[in-house]
Amino acid sequence: MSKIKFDYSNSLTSAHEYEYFKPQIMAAHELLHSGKGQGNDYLGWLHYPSSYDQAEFERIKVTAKKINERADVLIVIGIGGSYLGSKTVIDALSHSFYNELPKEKRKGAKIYFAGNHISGTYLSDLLEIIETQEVCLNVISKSGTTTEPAIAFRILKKALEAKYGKTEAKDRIFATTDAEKGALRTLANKEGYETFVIPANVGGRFSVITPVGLLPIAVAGIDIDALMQGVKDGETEYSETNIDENPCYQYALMRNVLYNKGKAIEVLVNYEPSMAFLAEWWMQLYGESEGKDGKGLFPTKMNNTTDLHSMGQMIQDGPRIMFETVVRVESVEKDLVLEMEDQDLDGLNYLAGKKMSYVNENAFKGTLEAHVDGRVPNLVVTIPQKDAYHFGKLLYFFMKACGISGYVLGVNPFDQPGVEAYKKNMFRLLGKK
Ligand SMILES: O=P(O)(O)OC[C@H]1O[C@H](O)[C@H](O)[C@@H](O)[C@@H]1O
Repeated sequence: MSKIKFDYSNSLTSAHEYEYFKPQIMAAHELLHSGKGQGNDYLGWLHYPSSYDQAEFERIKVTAKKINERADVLIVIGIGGSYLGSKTVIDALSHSFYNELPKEKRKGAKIYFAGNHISGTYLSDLLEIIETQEVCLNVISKSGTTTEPAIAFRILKKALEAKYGKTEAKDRIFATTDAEKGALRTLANKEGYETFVIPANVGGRFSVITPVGLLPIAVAGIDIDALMQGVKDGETEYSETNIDENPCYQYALMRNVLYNKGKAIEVLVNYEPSMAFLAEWWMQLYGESEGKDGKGLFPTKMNNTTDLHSMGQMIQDGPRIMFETVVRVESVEKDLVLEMEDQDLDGLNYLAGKKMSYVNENAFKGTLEAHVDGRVPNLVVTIPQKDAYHFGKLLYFFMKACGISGYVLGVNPFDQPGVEAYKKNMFRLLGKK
């Protein structure tokens, strides 16, 4: 199995800046691994890959099979960390039109997401879509009290009970929540739903490698054994204390070098539409972990080459406050060759015989060169191929780098007190007692 590579040769930084941050990375490593840093009650993710409940993991696979026998559609209800990770992996590793494929070509049930906003239109449309299909629900909430998934679950549960009756509906609902606490745990116990556990010491944004992510991912027919092997190898590889040998720590280091040079924005860039949602997961991971005490890089994204035709101008010539981190896939799984045409009206004959991946690769190279010429530092994370193993490793790469980077920044990377502010106001306006 090959490794994830990190290239900072276009970071527009000097060797002494890299060297300067090495002791700080090591101090962060000590804090994280000794469990003595801030937020240390949320470090369950760190050694989760080598310590997770094997029996529960096996039950996830059995349940995924059960869901696929019973249902055409699995609706995953959750917000933030309770859906971003599974959607990221399913988008990245499935057919681009997975839900549209006929049943025999799909690896599992169609996957729809709900409860990640408060739109009555979306939920009404979803109810219409599933009317004639067999459905299961996976309701996911660590706290069990989050408004968005709670509203969606209330409505979808009622629809399921109306369709199947209370007894059968119960066998179609799967709850992923805290082992003991919270409204969802109470409800699941009362109704007799099959449940999976989000460990109390794993925060939502680090929970993709727990049943939170694994059950929906397994239902979509993705090999969760391979995924967890990648995560586990990431746990080992990214504990390397020689920073020159640890791409994960190098990424954490370069983010801090660039932040300290005055960069305010990090743009996560991809060149494959299936990788677009990775940025959404990554934005929660870094945004909630680092945006504190008036500090932190603002995480945002570019889906290329699409966004080069909208935001490209801003990156090339706008304020020099950003840097880019490109996530590159070395070998693509499917490709097409451009053919020669008699009349070269679109002027593309010079590319005859060339693959689309070749064109895309050169778009990446040309963009990187242009942006670096425009004084936008570029970091490049390369995964050899887009499969469950390497994706698992990539998830752990970003999680570990986040913990390290947050400690170097001097914040508690594992809490999110600021998220409560809007909720308080919303509840006051809604008249919640
Ligand atoms: O899983 P839940 O408890 O429903 O939480 C879902 C999400 O909402 C919260 O407001 C937090 O900011 C997130 O970190 C969390 O992932």
